[in-house]
Amino acid sequence: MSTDEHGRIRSWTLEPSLPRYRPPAGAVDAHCHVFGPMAEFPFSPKAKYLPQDAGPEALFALRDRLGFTRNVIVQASCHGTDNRATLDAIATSGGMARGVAVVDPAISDTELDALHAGGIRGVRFNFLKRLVDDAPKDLFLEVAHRIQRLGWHVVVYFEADILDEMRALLAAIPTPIVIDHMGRPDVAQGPDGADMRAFRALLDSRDDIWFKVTCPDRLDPAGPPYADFVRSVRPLVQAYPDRVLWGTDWPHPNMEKLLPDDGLLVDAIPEIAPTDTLQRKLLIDNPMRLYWPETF
Ligand SMILES: O=C(O)/C=C(\CC(=O)C(=O)O)C(=O)O
Repeated sequence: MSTDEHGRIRSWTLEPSLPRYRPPAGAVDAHCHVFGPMAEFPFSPKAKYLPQDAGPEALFALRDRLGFTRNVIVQASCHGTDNRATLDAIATSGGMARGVAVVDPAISDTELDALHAGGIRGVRFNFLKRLVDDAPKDLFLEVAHRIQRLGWHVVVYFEADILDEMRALLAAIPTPIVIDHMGRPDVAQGPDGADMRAFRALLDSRDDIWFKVTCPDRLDPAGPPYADFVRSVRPLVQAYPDRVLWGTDWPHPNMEKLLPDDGLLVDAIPEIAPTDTLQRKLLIDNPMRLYWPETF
């Protein structure tokens, strides 16, 4: 546990190991965040955690250390609907980062256009009660309709126990959908367990639902080498190779008790995507199609 004298938590390791696995040139870390810096970009009064600063400089240093080229920066709940920290990080990336915003449903079209100009390509709907006070499905659906004209997608974060409740909304969203951390299945159940079967049924319900094979650290309490995560997730990568994304989840919000080693997270990639072709899809082709479509 690392908490400073102001009660601000650090959830990332300062010295991640150098991964043994080297990603292919051009690889994208498609799920990461920035925190602050707080003096410039204060946290939301509704934030459920108060992290130490984890700004773009540290994020891009990690990117280089791990052998990645690009980042997709997802607005974290501690910044609420104020996307300035995310936009600032994208602006300092030299074109090597894009982002996913969290917006107030009352946002104007002009503000949405400004987010697009700043590199945002999606909105995130967060359904975790420990992170947000409310998640109004009807208003979210309106937002989903309004972002369609921009070519964006919707990123959805929920846990496996509410997947059934989510089905109607997910079926109604008119844009592509990306599910964070596979909807947090219990990977100890294995690849044929109830959670994975339910998630596959969701993926089979639409061919434009993408998913992130992220957060072995959150989903597999046994820790590295994340054996349950690997045996449960590898068949999913093999079955849906064209709509799967990978990311570090740095700076690992709320993981202050068990700081993940980012080098070991990278080393799990060839375990879940065992061939060069799968790794190329996971780390380059898929995220580029979603976040840098103009390069195709
Ligand atoms: O990094 C994540 O995706 C997971 C988070 C934090 C989060 O999503 C947020 O703050 O918005 C979590 O489970 O605490």
